[in-house]
Amino acid sequence: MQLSFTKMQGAGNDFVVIDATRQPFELGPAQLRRLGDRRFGVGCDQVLVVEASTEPGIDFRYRIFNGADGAEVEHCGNGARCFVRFVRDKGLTEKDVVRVRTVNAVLTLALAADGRVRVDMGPPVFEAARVPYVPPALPGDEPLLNDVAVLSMGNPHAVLRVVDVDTAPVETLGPRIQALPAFPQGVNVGFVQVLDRGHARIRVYERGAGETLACGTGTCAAVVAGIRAGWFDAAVEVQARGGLLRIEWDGQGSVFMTGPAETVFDGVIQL
Ligand SMILES: N[C@@H](CCC[C@H](N)C(=O)O)C(=O)O
Repeated sequence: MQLSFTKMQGAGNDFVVIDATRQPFELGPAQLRRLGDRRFGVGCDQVLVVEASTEPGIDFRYRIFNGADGAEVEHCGNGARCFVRFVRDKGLTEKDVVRVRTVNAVLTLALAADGRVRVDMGPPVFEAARVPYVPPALPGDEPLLNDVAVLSMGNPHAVLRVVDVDTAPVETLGPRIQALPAFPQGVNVGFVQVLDRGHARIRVYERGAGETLACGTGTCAAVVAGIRAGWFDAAVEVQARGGLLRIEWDGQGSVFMTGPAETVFDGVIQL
């Protein structure tokens, strides 16, 4: 089959975006992995699918698949920013603010005049069963989880504070934490370096993708964990390797994320 797509990126987290309002979406895991493959396909961290919605008050349905394993996941923050840029640029809506349904939430995405996008990422979830997370029976039973904050931003996250993200063992500790039985659906592992109460640096080893240049939900999770731990004020600028994200959280409701979203190119691939 011939598939039209758009390659996009948000802070260096890159996507293949498929308009399934104009062509049926019928790709299986092998085809999704091929799209994600940087040598044999297009190459991306995630595949994003834009579907029409008939639900009142919901403009589109937003589906996300990890590029390395083809698995469908619940949330992608950088992808959410690219989503609204895509539906505007392709003429699928004239709205500056769209509401989209993911597999487990409704998100509000707002395009700003400067081209950046502000996303209402929804509230964080700390209840272990809803992450899902099975904590060690006794503190210290699993040394890898000492000093790790666990929460959900719609998808599961583990957050560690490090002295310097450049020397943090992201490539070795990330996959080890990710594979722990404590995370029955896997986990995204964030390494955050606190610079001051309003600034941080981050690297994230993502579930189903490995280390990416930025992870929107991972950055939100790190800031939420840091606010709860007393490291940060309510608004934090976080430098990822691929770009800068601003995260705001008042300690109770939704987390808000602002950052860039850009189109790289349009293409067609034979699958
Ligand atoms: N890059 C994303 C997160 C994508 C999903 C994640 N790998 C998972 O499996 O939960 C972001 O910007 O949030």
